[in-house]
Amino acid sequence: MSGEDKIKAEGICDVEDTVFVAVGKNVKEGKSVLSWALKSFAGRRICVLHVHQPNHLFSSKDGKLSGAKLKQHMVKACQELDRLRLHKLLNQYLLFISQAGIQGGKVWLEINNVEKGIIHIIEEHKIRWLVMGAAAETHYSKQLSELKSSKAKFVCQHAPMHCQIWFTCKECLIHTRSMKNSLSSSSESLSSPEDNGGTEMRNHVGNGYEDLNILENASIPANKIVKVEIKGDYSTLHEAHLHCATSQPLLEEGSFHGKASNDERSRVEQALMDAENSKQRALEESVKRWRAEEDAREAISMAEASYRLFKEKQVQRKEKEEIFAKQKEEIEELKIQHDLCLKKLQMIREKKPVLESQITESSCAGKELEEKIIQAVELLISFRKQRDEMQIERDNAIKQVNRFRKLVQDDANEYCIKNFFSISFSDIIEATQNFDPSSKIGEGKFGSVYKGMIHDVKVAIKMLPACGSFSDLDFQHEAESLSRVRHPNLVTLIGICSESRSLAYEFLENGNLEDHLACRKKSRPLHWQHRIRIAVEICSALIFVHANDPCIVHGNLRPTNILLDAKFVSKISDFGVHLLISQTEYSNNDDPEASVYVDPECIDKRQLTVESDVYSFGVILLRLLTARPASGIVREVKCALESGNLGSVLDSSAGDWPIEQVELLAYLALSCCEKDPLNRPNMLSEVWPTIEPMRDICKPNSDLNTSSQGSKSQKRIPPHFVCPIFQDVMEDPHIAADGYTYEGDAIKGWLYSGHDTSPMTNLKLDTCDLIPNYALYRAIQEWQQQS
Ligand SMILES: Nc1ncnc2c1ncn2[C@@H]1O[C@H](COP(=O)(O)OP(=O)(O)OP(=O)(O)O)[C@@H](O)[C@H]1O
Repeated sequence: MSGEDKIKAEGICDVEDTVFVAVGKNVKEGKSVLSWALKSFAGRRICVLHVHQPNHLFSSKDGKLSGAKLKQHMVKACQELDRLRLHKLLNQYLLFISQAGIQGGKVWLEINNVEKGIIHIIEEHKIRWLVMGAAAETHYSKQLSELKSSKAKFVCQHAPMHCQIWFTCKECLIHTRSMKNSLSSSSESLSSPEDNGGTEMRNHVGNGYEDLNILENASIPANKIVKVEIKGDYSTLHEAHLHCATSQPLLEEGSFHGKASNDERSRVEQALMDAENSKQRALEESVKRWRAEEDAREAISMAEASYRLFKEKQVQRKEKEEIFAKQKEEIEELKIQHDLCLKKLQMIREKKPVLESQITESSCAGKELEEKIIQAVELLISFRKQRDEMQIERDNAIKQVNRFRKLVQDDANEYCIKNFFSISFSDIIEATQNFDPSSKIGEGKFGSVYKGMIHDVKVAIKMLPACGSFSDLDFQHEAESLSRVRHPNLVTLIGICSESRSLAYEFLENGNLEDHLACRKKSRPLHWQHRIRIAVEICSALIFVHANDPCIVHGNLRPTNILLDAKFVSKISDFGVHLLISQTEYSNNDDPEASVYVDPECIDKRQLTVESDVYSFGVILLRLLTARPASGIVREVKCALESGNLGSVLDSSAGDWPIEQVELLAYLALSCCEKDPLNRPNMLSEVWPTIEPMRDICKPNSDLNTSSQGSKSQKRIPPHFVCPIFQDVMEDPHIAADGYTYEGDAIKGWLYSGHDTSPMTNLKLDTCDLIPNYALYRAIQEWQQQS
């Protein structure tokens, strides 16, 4: 249905008879135009024409909306606002119309711009009469004589020719655009009283419009009721309708001519009254709506404010949530720390009673110790008297012993020099029971060895070859020189018989090393500690003879020449024997077993050197470690070391070897057995520093068959090594102000328990200071190492 049909169908007006008044948003200006139209076309149907431009303030393009829901909400709010604004605008006009009196109006809403919208409406509804403003508000003046508004100019130019338009300003007609063609036989231009077409208008009235009295001061019928209704889906805004219509069919045009009868008059009056009432209600309704609009606007602004507040709150909430999350993390951390602290506290609490009891025990022990110290000191003082007495007795006894010793020594020396060192052959015969085989203890390459007693001294008598190039005097002289070479690890030559070329040596109870390594003659295998100690002792003796002036090279060092005394202390025998026999005799003896120990270089060059003894020492060392036959021993040990399996060649009967030291000894032994003498180590500078520290691990212990422990315990402790309080050898000697040296702990305990007197003299100490006695400490250390 077209707009015109709609108008007609709704019975509002006939387009051809209706004067349309175009009003804008500016109510003041609109009222001015409307007022002119009402005045100029009083009695004619007036239709308010408002082309509405929806407000797009809140469109999504302005970027103020976000989120689908919010957008939807805001678009709705926008539309509602728009609707309310339009409503308000129209209400203002309707109020004005109702006050002024008007028959009806219709509004078309277009989303186009206003100018085009007006043209469009004129065209669509074939509007013939249109009144509109001629000036924008800025140009608004009574002197206006031409169209100022761009809107008016546009409409004036583009409006269809069948439409006559009056342009007004401040209720004055500024310009009239006459219709240029006649649409129908009845279409004539309608002139306002103010324009030139006024006559034409009157004529027009006379030609069928005589019921329209266009009077300057036309009174507004009081019984006109205006009803306002908004129809359609406003959101589309393409052609929504605001419908203003009379509550009843408009007053017939003839009602103003006074032709009606009395009944009719009364009906008209009644109708007018009804209309008046309706108008009143409409007014009230308008006021209500106005208030509602105000409320709605307020609500919208409140909604907007609320929305802004909501956004702010949202941001604040987010910030608070972040702060809260941080605080939560901090609390969690604090909680963990708190738990840890609690655990620690718990542990400390659990330990507390134990510590307390320990403290109590310690203090008790301290008190006990103090008491013991006091008792010891008291005891000491009482013993001191006894000691002093006994010391006097001891000194007297020592003096006597020394006197006797001197006497004995003098006798012995005299005897040795005169009688013993030079042994008679008869003594030799007697000692050996005339060389009885039962007295024979061994057979060397130079002769037999017998055991026997000469002047109650147990000796081993070695019989050298009787024939020789040496004279008796030379022999005696050489032997005397050898007898002066004394070392704890050399067998002492104590006498000779020049006549029989016999040498009398100190007798060693445990025979030779070879027998022990081979476990011959019921001998038991030696423990590894003994073996290492023997190696150290041999090394020591060799260094000693090599350092002798003149240097003595043994030249025949082998296990049969290493003898063991009753305490298994090893001693080298036969040193310097080659000096007592001729070179021919010495070199003639080719013992294949002995040759394994002989330096190959020495065999080649027939010359004895210090390095020859080094070589022999190397082979002996290998024998001590392995107890294997000397022949091929160097190769075997070398292979074992190379394959990392030294344990396979070690003598397991020696106990659990300390593998680290043994490996060191094996390498040392092999280096001693180097073919080139220059590659062999020096005994003093290389062998001794390696081997000597091992003496510590060879200290005798309970499982060893040795009497050395007994000897140590029996050894007299120097009295000044003993603490006067603890009565034991001091480990940390300190000198007190009384000049006495005490064990550090003992004297400290004495002083800390409140004493300020000397435990020895009982006199007051000048000071409680203690000075470490380093000299005594070193002396005690040395003494302990020797024992
Ligand atoms: N002072 C001694 N005390 C105890 N036994 C001894 C003593 N001297 C020698 N013997 C014993 O006599 C054995 C023979 O000694 P001797 O020195 O004559 O020959 P050897 O050492 O076996 O060989 P070599 O003739 O090459 O030295 C020794 O192996 C040892 O058992």
